[in-house]
Amino acid sequence: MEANLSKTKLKRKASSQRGSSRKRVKASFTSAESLPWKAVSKSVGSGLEEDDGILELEEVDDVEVIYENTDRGRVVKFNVLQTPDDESLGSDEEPAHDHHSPSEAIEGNESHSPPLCTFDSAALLPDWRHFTLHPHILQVLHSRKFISPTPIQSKAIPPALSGRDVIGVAETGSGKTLAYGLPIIHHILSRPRSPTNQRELQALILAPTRELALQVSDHLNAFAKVIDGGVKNEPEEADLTARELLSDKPGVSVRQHGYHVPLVSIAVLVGGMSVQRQRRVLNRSVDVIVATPGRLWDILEEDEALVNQIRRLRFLVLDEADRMIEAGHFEEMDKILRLTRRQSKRDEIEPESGDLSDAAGQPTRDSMQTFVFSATLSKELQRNLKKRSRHKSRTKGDHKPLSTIDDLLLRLDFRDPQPDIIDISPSDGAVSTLQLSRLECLSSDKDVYLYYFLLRYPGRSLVFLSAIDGIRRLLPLLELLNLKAFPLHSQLEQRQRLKNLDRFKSTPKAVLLATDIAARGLDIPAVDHVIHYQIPRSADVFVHRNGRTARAMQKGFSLLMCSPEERRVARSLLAKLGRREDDFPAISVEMTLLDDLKARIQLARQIDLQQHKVKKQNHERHWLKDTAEAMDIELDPDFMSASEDESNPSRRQQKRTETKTASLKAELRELLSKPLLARGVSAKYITFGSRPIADDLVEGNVHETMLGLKRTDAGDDLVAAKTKKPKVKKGKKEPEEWSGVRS
Ligand SMILES: Nc1ncnc2c1ncn2[C@@H]1O[C@H](COP(=O)(O)OP(=O)(O)OP(=O)(O)O)[C@@H](O)[C@H]1O
Repeated sequence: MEANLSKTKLKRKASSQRGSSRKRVKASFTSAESLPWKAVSKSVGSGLEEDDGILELEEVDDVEVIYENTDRGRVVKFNVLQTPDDESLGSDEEPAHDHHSPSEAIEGNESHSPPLCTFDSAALLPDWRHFTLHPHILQVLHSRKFISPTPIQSKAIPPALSGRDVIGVAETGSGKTLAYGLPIIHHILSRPRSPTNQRELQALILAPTRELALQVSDHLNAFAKVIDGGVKNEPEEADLTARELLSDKPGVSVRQHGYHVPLVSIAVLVGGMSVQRQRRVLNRSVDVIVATPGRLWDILEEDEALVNQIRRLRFLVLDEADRMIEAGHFEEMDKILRLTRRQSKRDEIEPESGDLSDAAGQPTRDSMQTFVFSATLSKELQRNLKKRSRHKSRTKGDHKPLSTIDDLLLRLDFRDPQPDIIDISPSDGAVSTLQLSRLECLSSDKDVYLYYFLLRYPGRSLVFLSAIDGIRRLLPLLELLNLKAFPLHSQLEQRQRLKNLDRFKSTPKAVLLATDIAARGLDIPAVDHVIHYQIPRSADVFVHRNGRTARAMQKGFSLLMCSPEERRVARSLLAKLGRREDDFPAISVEMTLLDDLKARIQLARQIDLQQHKVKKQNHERHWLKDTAEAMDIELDPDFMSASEDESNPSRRQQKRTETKTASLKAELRELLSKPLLARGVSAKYITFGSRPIADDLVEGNVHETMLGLKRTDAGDDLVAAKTKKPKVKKGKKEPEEWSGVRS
């Protein structure tokens, strides 16, 4: 504690030295302990008067902290500088040192240095020490307990730091964001800062969906802010996080608590947020833009200055590159990528209009690094990308309209003749900590089986459906059945989408009903189960959907629900993944419970139908009234009172519907309050307290919603798959494979 406090003090004093770079070095030390510390009295009112574990407080002034790269790795040195008193003794000599860290020395100028710290990376983060990352990054890694780099980070960071282009393919949840993000942050922290303090755009990160873009910026923002000490300033708009940008009064709460000017300023440009606000953020200048192509192009069309900045980018990143096409961003992507290409006589793709040089006649930067990352990028495409970067001669096909991700990526202008391709993705796309499984049932029974699964294995479950209609149908059913369910699809407003994601993230036993908008990149902590309510339309989508669970070496479970009609598609999916049916063991189901569950589902459906009717009737009445008001027409008072009149047939009908709904709800409540009893369990045991239920209840062994069944993980209830189907003689009908739930 003592040392910590002392070092914080040292840090503050050291950073305050930045303005006095003309002081001379009086003495150098290799350990903070050897510095001339002075005891400080604990001032009254500081809250430190009582001896609550703090023995002594010390401080040291006029110390400069220097990092040096040596054979032994990065070492820290402490220079004690001349004090004003010393200086009064007279000396006009040049200082012995600048205030440059080794990384600054590389750039040869003053950098955006964060507050200097005594962070000992060799001791605290031995696995990161070979990366020569900026000390501030190491400090954040340590504070986040990212003790070791993930395999993709180990492989991608060194070439990225050394200026290479990188194509990184690694399984979902393996830390790809920081694999490309840390080299970018390192570069920005280490580069010279403009004398006017104006930031110059360094990196553009393109992501296919709004949620992913917001998440990437959140991830990187953790490394962009001063984490300890430092001067507090008014908030910079460019540093507001995505969520603050969305709030009604952005920044207000932040201002109240004081704020740090960010070391790296990151702006998010995505649809569904105010364009004006995003433009204002850009006007204040930023280091990094994270954007979806659609919104970025909208802004670029009216912002020549930004166009010029994009032409001089230092880093271009395509995250989840292969998804851009699916997300319908093809055209915008192509236009944006054109801006990042070099202008040269040999350049095979002409700009759509005009000259590629900017207003100042500055050419496109040749030093741009390109990073392309995804969990799924075919081997063939990787080979082609490499070939293409070597042979940039004009080919006939280049002017054809783009149609596939391959076309698009092949038009990237890698500056590196040999981009480093790092593919450490498992060949079948499966993450080692992920348990795959399947459940075969009739389409009409999927709701019951899903409900069974959610009750039997409570946890955070992400259910993928292929259409929004399915979500709209299932959501009220699950809500009526008292499950915490949230929807996520493209027809929800952006604000609502983020709110639902946040709710799902913060509720341990919740269900997110999502379309494939949520399949890629979303990093939701601790998703226990991914359920494919319908077969995904491609092997890649399957891999990415599954990637929402089993992240960062955590366990995860994936259930593929398959109806007879989907079987053919399922087979081809397995073939594409190079998997066999045995890799997908069936999940065993306690059949005796299904009838009870079906009764609940049917009641919930009836209630939903009735509620829908009431809503529709109300809507019609209000519509007529609102339309009449809007058109300044007076409705016949008799008509109005008739619609409220209890004897009016339509009003009576509505009353009947409401009464029926109330009674169905009461019935459902009654059903939901009854315990579900597994086979061989008698209800009397529960009330009479005899074995096995009572004892088990006491021991907490009985599943909370299904008595007689112990709580298990879904992965414990798998049965090996049937590998061979019985042969069926010609002319004979194939035996029924799915009998479904009895109605
Ligand atoms: N070195 C590390 N040590 C521990 N956790 C890490 C490390 N690097 C990243 N993480 C965490 O791992 C999780 C997954 O990271 P990230 O979202 O970057 O994965 P991804 O490979 O981009 O996944 P996807 O392909 O699904 O987009 C995040 O919560 C991140 O904070």
